[in-house]
Order: sequence, then structure tokens, then C-alpha cells
Amino acid sequence: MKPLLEINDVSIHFGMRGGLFQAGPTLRAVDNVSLSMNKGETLAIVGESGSGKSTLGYAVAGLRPPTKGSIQINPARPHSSGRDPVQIIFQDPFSALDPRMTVETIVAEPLRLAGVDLSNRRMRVTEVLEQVGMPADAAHRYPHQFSGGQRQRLAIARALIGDPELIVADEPLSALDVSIQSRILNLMGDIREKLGISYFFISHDFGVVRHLADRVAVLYLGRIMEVADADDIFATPSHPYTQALLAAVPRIGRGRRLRGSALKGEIPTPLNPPSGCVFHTRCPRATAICSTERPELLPAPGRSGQLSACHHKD
Ligand SMILES: Nc1ncnc2c1ncn2[C@@H]1O[C@H](COP(=O)(O)OP(=O)(O)OP(=O)(O)O)[C@@H](O)[C@H]1O
Repeated sequence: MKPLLEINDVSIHFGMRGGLFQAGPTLRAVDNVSLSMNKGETLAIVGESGSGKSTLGYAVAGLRPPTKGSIQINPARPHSSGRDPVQIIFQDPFSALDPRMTVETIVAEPLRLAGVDLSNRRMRVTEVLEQVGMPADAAHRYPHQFSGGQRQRLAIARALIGDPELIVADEPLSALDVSIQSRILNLMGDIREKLGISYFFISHDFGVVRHLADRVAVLYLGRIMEVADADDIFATPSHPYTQALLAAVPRIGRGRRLRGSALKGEIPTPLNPPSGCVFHTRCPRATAICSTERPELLPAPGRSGQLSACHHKD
């Protein structure tokens, strides 16, 4: 069986504004990324702000064409019109929901655009509201009448209404209170079990990723640093960048987060990425070769399924 999602050598570049009659510099948001996902799998994309996670997610959701390379979705079942195999949910559920529309109108919008009639839309809205744990009478209320967590449930309902096989979730928890985060995380896990959905799960937070991901890809300045099964990434991270990110994750029950404490300096600008390995300017293991040669994504020693782009991988 073909993978559900195939990302083949995708680059996404933005042309920046130059002077009069002059082309500006090119911003490499995503650079030569290849990834695939099997049906039912949850792939987490992890990295600091600006690493290109959202840009890649938008491309997977069909909202932004790649500059180079291709993205292929191979749905397992046929999708009639209005039933899109890929949907996206965003970080801030309020900004994604139109405050003047009722929940029913918002959630059913993809079906309306596809010409599904009102009574069928209503039936389907009732079904998806139940799937996300919202009461049926929520349909006739407005988004501002709900809490942040409830609005994220509504955003998930809208993603579910077209019966997708893949949901791109772009930081779906980061706008929520910590106490609510775990409930939404559990809901996403339940929905995956019941409906066999895959998540392309974008997050800067390894603590969250640990609860949901089957596989993890670590992105830095638009490039994959490491990709492996979640268990392997957490147990034996190979790339120094992955190790640094994991070192910054708080241990359960140990209180405050030591965000970024293991990483020195700021992420460089993707307008002018470092030569060779893009991480070398912040890497504790960097040697001369790291500033001249771009490391290939290759198996870590003794671990065929764990790929790491580093000249000095563990
Ligand atoms: N439309 C655009 N035009 C120009 N540059 C863009 C555009 N969208 C994103 N970028 C740039 O591409 C790079 C990657 O951004 P992206 O939002 O994908 O990163 P991210 O990892 O999702 O970060 P964050 O968590 O902050 O959203 C950033 O340098 C960003 O400024």
C-alpha cells in the first residue's frame, strides 16, 4: 500500500522585496524536505519558531504550492466532492471562526461549498459535534459564547466534517491553558482511534509531542535534522539539535520549564543560512567540516530507522 502522504524533496522559498528593478533576497523557509506518512500514523514536526513547520504544514494542506518538489496524498478511500482527504486546524481557534456566524454555519461550511443540502448538513453537524464532545445545542450558538478549549473542539469538528484521512494540526494547543491542553490532546487521541485519522502534528513542544506522536521529524532552518520513531527520538536522540531541544523539556513534576537553556544564541535568519550544516553556528559538536559540507540525512550508527543529518551523530 502506498503511504498516505509523500513529501518528495520539497523546498518552499519566498522572494523578498528588493529595491526598484532589483530582485530581493530569497528566504528558504523549507529546504529539500522528504518525508512520508502511513495511514493512521501521527507524524510530529518539531522545531523552534521560524524553522518552517507551518509553511510545510500549509503545503501539505494544499494552501501553499511548493517552490520545488512534490506533495502527494494517496487517500485509502474515495472522496466525493466536499469530502477532502486533508484538513487543517490552526493554533488560535477564535481567529479561525467567524464571530457573526453560528457554529452550525461555521462547521458545515465545507459541505455548503460542496453543494450538500441543508438537512444533510445539519445531520452531519450533529454527528461531528458529538464526536468532539460538544452538546448538540451548540450548533445554534456563536463562537464567542464558548471557552478557548471549546472553540478548539469546534475547529476540530469543522475539520472532521469532510471526513478527512489526514489532519494538519498547526500548534493546536499552544493558545490554550495548560489545564485544557491535555483534554484536547486526549480528544485528538480518541478521534484518531475511532476514525483512523492521521495527524501531521506541528509543535515546538516535545512535552506535548511525546503524548501523541508515532514518528517525529525535527526541523531547523527549513531542513530536517533528524527523523525517527518517537520512542527512539526520546530514548536515544542522535542529532545534537534534537538533544538540545530535549534537554530543554521539563521533567514531569519538576516544575518550571528551562526553555532553550541548552541552546546557545538565536536561530540565524533563513535569508542567509549558515553554510554547510545550518546548525553548526550553535552546535557544541561542530568541527571544520560542519561549516563547509552539508550533512546528508543518514541512519544513526546501529539504528536503521533513525535518520540524522550530522557529521558527528551519536
Ligand atoms: N508568506 C511569507 N513570506 C515571507 N516569509 C515567510 C512567509 N511565511 C513564512 N515566512 C518565513 O519563513 C520562515 C518559516 O516560517 P514558519 O512560520 O513556517 O516557521 P514555524 O516553524 O512554523 O514558526 P512559528 O512556530 O513561529 O510559526 C520564517 O523565517 C518566516 O518568517
